[in-house]
Amino acid sequence: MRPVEEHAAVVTALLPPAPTVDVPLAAALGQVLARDIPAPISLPPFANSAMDGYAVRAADLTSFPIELPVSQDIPAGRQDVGPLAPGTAARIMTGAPMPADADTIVQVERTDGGVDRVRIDSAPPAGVHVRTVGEDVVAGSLLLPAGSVVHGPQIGVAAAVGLATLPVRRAVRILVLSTGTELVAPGQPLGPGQIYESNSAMLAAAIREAGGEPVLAHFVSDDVDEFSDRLASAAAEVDLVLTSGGVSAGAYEVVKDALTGRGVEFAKVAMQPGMPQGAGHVTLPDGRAVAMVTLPGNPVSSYVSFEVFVRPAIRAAIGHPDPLRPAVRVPLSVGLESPDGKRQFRRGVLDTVAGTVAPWGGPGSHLLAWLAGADAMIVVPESVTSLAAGDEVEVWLLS
Ligand SMILES: Nc1nc2c(c(=O)[nH]1)N[C@H]1C(S)=C(S)[C@@H](COP(=O)(O)OP(=O)(O)OC[C@H]3O[C@@H](n4cnc5c(N)ncnc54)[C@H](O)[C@@H]3O)O[C@H]1N2
Ligand code: MOO
Repeated sequence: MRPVEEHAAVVTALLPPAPTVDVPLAAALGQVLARDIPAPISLPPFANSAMDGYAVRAADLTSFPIELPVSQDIPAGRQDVGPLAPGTAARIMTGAPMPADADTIVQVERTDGGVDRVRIDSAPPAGVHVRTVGEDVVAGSLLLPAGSVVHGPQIGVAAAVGLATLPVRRAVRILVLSTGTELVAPGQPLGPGQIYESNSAMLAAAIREAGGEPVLAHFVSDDVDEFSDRLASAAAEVDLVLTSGGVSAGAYEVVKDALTGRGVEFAKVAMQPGMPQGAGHVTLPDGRAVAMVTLPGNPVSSYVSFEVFVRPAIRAAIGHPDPLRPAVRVPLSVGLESPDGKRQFRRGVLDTVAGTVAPWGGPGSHLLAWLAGADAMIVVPESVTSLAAGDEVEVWLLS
């Protein structure tokens, strides 16, 4: 059987680094910055008041209380602010430009709030409520480094320096194509022997969460011609085709039957679930080669295979700083058994108070509801067949 790492390397090699695109700020959410972003302006761009109150010179506050004439009124956004005349105060609002020659902001609470004249009862030291130019960001300095993942604060600071777009790695586009004559779309009536198709919706969601862009082709029956036709028509403009089902050992293995000898290598990988896998480049009838990963159809096998092979490949292609799930080592709260010679990926639930993990449901690859209730993946090495409560295991954090 093929080792897990060997198949992972084959899948990762299918996705080259994604090209750089400039996208509007909102579309950059969750993407990875492709270049260093220097600051085009300083923040704050001009010295301004941090409080509603009065701008004065500290040197004019010779005793308290003191009354000064109000020589200017400066709301935020005022563009014609003149220097502060000696022996006067300027009424000023939060975010409004400091008048030249003023060095002190007296909050309105320390005054009588006068409009023409103001009585000042006390004052903070000079500079305390003044926001200086470049205190946050200096023009020309590194604002956001390449490789940063764009969340709300990164979008916020980009907007604050006036950027309307950001250069990010384009999301990897992945066509999701499920196979199975027994499949019915959710929302439709279910006949005898039929099941609802769940892999394409689940994989599309996982692709989006990983930073990719799913393209849904829904599903096709176990018919080689139908599968080949759908593949030829739907594979345009995608970076990868991801199929589920039709790759094991029986008859009617549509993916295996359609793609054997066309560039996809099918292998048994030493893992459970997720043993039957395939990956490679398929040449379409028009001569284009398209990268393909063929996942097994059992829903938990499909999802675990995605986690182990496809998610890291997507994140590596978009330059994500953390292609792998964060992992911890914690003791099991209950023991478990594992097949010899296969790396077992068991669904688990972490107890963050006790610092332990428990297997969640059995190892069966049809137990989708148990997967939905898990928040962790327990990784049991190939050589380990039995673990007891208290034994330490590697655990991937899924949420
Ligand atoms: N004789 C053998 N039989 C099987 C072997 C084997 O080595 N020898 N391997 C088993 C393992 S392990 C797996 S995993 C599965 C993989 O089978 P396929 O990839 O060919 O998948 P299917 O047969 O098409 O489906 C398996 C299972 O999953 C359900 N399914 C499929 N697609 C979907 C979907 N889109 N949404 C929901 N459920 C789906 C399908 O109905 C089957 O129950 O093979 C074992 N057999
Ligand atoms: O490998 Mo299969 O994935 O056991 O169910």
